[in-house]
Amino acid sequence: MKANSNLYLYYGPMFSGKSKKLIEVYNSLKEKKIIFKPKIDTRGKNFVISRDGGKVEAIPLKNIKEVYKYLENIDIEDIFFDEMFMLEGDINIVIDDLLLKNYRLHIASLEKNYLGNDFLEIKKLIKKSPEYNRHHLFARCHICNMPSAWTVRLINNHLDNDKSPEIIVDDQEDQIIYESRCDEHRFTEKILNQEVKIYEDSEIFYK
Ligand SMILES: Nc1ncnc2c1ncn2[C@@H]1O[C@H](COP(=O)(O)OP(=O)(O)O)[C@@H](O)[C@H]1O
Ligand SMILES: Cc1cn([C@H]2C[C@H](O)[C@@H](COP(=O)(O)O)O2)c(=O)[nH]c1=O
Repeated sequence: MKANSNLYLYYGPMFSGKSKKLIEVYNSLKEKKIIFKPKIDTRGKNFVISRDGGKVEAIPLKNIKEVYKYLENIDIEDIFFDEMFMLEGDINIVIDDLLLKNYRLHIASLEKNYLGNDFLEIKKLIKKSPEYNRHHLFARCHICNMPSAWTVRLINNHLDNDKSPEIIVDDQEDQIIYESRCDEHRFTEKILNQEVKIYEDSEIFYK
């Protein structure tokens, strides 16, 4: 498979700065751009938001196929997608088609779920982007502050390893929270009364 240099990816665990990067690139372009987010992602309503405070208004989609109606009769060069893994439909078929039509695509997504399993459509996508367009981002482990590549889901402060629904949006339900974890702590239960760390930047990313 030949990599397509019009495909840019920002992927990694939660808190790693994927939305932050997407917003930065979106804001760096003046025109002919459009940005989408999944309708199911109720966090931030109709905005793509980053925990560093950045936000930009986006069009909500349920199924990736809906993208076509927003591209009719409008001169667009750059298409942005946040939280790609949450979109319904044949992600790779639509992305291949958009690339054939010569759009530049900028995609932010988790690559692994809360159990550490790959989102298969995203894994396929990553392989299609050339190495120099692939930004594998890392967060800081919520336990030890070291670079972290995993995300865990905690329900009532216990690790969720019960195969509960793959998608549960992080929209402030108190009993469900997500944390980023390093290799050493990915199976460690939540440490209660831990001193709260302030994370100012997630600029840890490797190609
Ligand atoms: N555990 C953490 N590791 C790294 N950054 C964090 C963490 N917790 C909060 N942050 C903050 O979140 C920002 C990235 O947030 P965001 O763009 O929403 O990431 P993502 O879209 O990958 O979840 C960082 O720049 C930093 O300010
Ligand atoms: C790991 C994991 C996460 N989610 C949800 C939780 C959040 O709403 C988003 C990820 O947001 P972010 O911009 O990367 O911080 O996805 C999920 O539904 N299932 C999972 O396994």
